[in-house]
Amino acid sequence: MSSVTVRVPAKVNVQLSVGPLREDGYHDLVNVFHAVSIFDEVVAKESESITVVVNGKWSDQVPTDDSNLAIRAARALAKHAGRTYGADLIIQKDIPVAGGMAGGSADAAGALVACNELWGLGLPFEDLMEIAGDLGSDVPFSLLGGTAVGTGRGEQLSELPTGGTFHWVFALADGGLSTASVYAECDRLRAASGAEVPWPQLDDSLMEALGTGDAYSLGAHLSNDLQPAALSLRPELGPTLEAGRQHGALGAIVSGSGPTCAFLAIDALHARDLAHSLTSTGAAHTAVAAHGPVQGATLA
Ligand SMILES: C[C@](O)(CO)[C@H](O)COP(=O)(O)OP(=O)(O)OC[C@H]1O[C@@H](n2ccc(N)nc2=O)[C@H](O)[C@@H]1O
Ligand SMILES: Nc1ncnc2c1ncn2[C@@H]1O[C@H](COP(=O)(O)OP(=O)(O)OP(=O)(O)O)[C@@H](O)[C@H]1O
Repeated sequence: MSSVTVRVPAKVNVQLSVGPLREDGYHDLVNVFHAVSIFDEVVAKESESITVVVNGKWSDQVPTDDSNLAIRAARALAKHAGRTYGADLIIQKDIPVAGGMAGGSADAAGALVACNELWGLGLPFEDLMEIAGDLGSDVPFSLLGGTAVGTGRGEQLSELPTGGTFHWVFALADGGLSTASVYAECDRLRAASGAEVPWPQLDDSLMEALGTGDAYSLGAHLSNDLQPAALSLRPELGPTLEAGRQHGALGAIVSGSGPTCAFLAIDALHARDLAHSLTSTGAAHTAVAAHGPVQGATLA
C-alpha cells in the first residue's frame, strides 16, 4: 500500500472534573469526552524518513518539526515495532489549534492508525491505545471516539452508550490557550480560595442525559472545572458564553482548556441558527455547527 488516509474527530468535554495536583504534575480527572464532527485528515505516504506537511486554515500555527504530535506518534509506533520506518504525513487541518478540542491529539491518533496500516504492522487496537496514552492524555480518546469517561490523566477510557445525536455550535477564538497554563491557573485559583479540592466524581444526571439522548438535561448538566481558569486568562469568553445562552443554547461551556466555547443546541436547525446569531451579532468571529457522537480515528 503506498498511501493511507485517516479521518479523526475533535472532542468536547461534557464533564471535566479536575482533582488535586499529583506529584507527577498531572491531575486525576473524571473526563467525559464526546467526539464531534469537526475532522482533521491524516494521509501517510511511503517514504524513506518521517516528515510532515500541514495544510488548511490553521496550518501556520502548527509546528512541522519533531515536536509535531503526528511525527512523535509515527516515531513511537516505529519504535514499538522495533524497526526504522518512513512516512510522509500530510495533515489537512480543520480542528482549531490550541483550542481545547484535542487537535494535536487527533493528528497523533490519525498518524498511529495510518502508519499501522501503511507499514503493514497489524498491531491490535489495545497496542495503539497504549502508545497513544504515552503521547498525551487526550490521544487515546481521539482513537476511540464516541462518548467515553476518562479517568487517571484522562487516558483510561470506558465507553458510554448515548441515546441519540447531540447538536453543537463551537465559537472559535482568536489565538489559543496552552493546556498546561490553564491547569496551572486552575491550581493558582484553588490555592487562592483555600478550599479543599474534592476527588472528581462522575455526574449521574449527566450520565442519564447522555443515555437517554435528552439534550435539555445534558445542557443543564454540562460542567468544566477548567472554565474559571480559562475565563481568568481570557475574560472576553464570559460574554461569548452569555451571548449563546441569550440565543437559546441549552448549555454553554468552555471546551476543555479553551478558548473554544461550546453551545448545545436543540436540533440541527437550531444549531445553524445559533451559529448565525453568534457571528452576525459579533459575539464570535467564527461559529461552526457540528454533531456528536462520531467515530474515532477511522480509515477513509
Ligand atoms: C484539558 C484536556 O484537553 C481535557 O480533555 C486534557 O486534560 C489535556 O490533555 P492533553 O492536551 O493531551 O494534555 P497532555 O499533553 O497530556 O498534558 C499537557 C499538560 O496539561 C496538564 N495536565 C494534563 C492532563 C491532566 N490530567 N492533568 C494535567 O495537569 C499538565 O500540565 C501537562 O503537562
Ligand atoms: N499536529 C498538531 N496539531 C496541532 N498542534 C500541534 C500539533 N503538533 C504539535 N502541536 C502543538 O501543540 C499545541 C497544542 O495544540 P492542540 O491543537 O493539540 O491543543 P488543544 O486542542 O488545546 O489540546 P487539548 O484539547 O488536547 O488540550 C499547539 O500550540 C502546537 O504548538
